[in-house]
Amino acid sequence: MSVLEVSHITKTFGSKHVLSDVNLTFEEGKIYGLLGRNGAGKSTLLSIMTNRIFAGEGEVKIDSENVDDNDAKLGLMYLMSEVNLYADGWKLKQIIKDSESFYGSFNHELADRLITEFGLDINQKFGKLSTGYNSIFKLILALCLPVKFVLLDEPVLGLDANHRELFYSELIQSYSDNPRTFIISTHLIEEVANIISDVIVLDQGRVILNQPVEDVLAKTHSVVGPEKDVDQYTQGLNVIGHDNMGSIRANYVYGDLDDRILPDTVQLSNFDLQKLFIYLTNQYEGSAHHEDK
Ligand SMILES: Nc1ncnc2c1ncn2[C@@H]1O[C@H](COP(=O)(O)OP(=O)(O)OP(=O)(O)O)[C@@H](O)[C@H]1O
Repeated sequence: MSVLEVSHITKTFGSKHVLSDVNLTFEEGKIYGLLGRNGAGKSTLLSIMTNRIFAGEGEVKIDSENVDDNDAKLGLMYLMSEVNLYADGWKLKQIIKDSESFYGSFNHELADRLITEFGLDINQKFGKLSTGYNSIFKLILALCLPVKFVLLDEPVLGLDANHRELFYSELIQSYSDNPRTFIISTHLIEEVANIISDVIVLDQGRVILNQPVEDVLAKTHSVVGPEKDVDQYTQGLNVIGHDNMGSIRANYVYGDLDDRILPDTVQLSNFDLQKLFIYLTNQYEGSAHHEDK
């Protein structure tokens, strides 16, 4: 079992602190959702992990070996992102051939099926692809290369709803045929909520959440009822947000509930990952970023 470890990664661009002491461990056979608001540092982190840019401090290791300039280890990862690694004039077939020779093999059977399902014209040149098909082509590479760690940075960028659904179902199929590690950075939380096993939230360059989705959801509690009863019940709990609907109040709690008694007037249920994300990352809205403090 391979393990990808990110230790004490710090990155600044000029005087701007983009990543601050990021520590993460990615285990083989899991699907991680990497979430964060615009500018949180997700793409920077994925680029550092794959040696496309360098960290100011810290290191990235696979199975205890540093990946810097280490082709054997870098060949275990593929990062699909908005950044195009291929020249506009290159033919898609040639890119597949070159990628196959760098990574050692390529699942042509799966690629042929995906090319047909997505309706990709494989005889095109890379630069002629539409935004959606540019993503689709890179996703096909990501799914068909023999890597242990598949890093997807906004994988469905430009894909229509039909193609997004097709991609998610192919991702699950590919994962079940060949379990490996996926790290998916996306803003479409609801679309990946049922796919990911673990959730990581980056906020202003810091990891503020890193847990199995199941454990996270079990700690979400929506407490709904008359305002006074709800406020009384949630007193001392970690209330991260609220809604008012007339005289009815909903307090959103993240954390364990103790054995306090629930009044008959108050209802308890869980809430979803997207809501949790919004409340956890809203807290600094309008306030200065860490680097400005
Ligand atoms: N090459 C660069 N030079 C200067 N600043 C940069 C550079 N790359 C990224 N940044 C800054 O680093 C911060 C984090 O950017 P990054 O692209 O990693 O965020 P992100 O979480 O992927 O955002 P989004 O969801 O909007 O794509 C942003 O403030 C961005 O402007």
